[in-house]
Amino acid sequence: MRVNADPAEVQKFSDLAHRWWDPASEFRPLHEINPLRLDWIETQTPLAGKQVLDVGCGGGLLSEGMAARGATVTGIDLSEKALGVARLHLFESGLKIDYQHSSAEDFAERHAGAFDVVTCLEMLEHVPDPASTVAACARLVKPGGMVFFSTINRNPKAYLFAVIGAEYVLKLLPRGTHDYAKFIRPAELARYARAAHLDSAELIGLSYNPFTRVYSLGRDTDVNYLLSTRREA
Ligand SMILES: C[S@@+](CC[C@H](N)C(=O)[O-])C[C@H]1O[C@@H](n2cnc3c(N)ncnc32)[C@H](O)[C@@H]1O
Repeated sequence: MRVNADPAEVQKFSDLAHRWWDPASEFRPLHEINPLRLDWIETQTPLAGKQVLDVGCGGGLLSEGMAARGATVTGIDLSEKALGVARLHLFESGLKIDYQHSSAEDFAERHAGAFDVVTCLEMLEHVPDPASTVAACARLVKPGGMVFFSTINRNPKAYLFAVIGAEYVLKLLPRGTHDYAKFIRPAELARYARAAHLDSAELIGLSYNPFTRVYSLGRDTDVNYLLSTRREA
């Protein structure tokens, strides 16, 4: 089967993987948004006791956060290095997470309908065919279960903030982290979801204030945003 992945994108994360858990590293934005997105997910569905799949889990920030809240978590990614870092970090945290090297599409072949909740955060803008990833996430979740996505909007403001601002001015991320052409408008993501039998539940923006250096959730979906969806029962 054709793998829906861009090897150069996966390599970018492998090259930085050893710094994943350093909150002052290139992964600082993920560290800072993690509590916000975890709290938001739990406004939609409690995590304790749930079988959760984290697609594009990287070094395991979100996976560990969900496991700490009582979920049984499986994390998949195509970066062996990131998975290695994620597995090593379990010795530090004492949490139990099943990390596996797989694309969402391959995993869906073997685990269709196996999860109460699927998360796919900050990953869709790194794959060649995001609609295929969305469809795989929909296959992986149980009927009535929730799938969470987050990505970056595609418009001039998003280019200014997410590429020029974050990579060149504030240097929050390494240059080349994001490719504007791969950004996804909320309406496009909702369309991919609908085609995969996922009903959109809540769309929420994630904004960074460069003066206070604080991230917050709110109505502004112009740059970063999250979408919760529910699989048709
Ligand atoms: C920005 S990181 C996000 C990590 C995590 N989801 C989070 O939000 O904390 C993107 C991750 O997606 C992974 N990735 C990229 N393309 C992938 C693919 N086709 N299948 C699985 N993982 C992929 C990368 O290796 C990287 O770990």
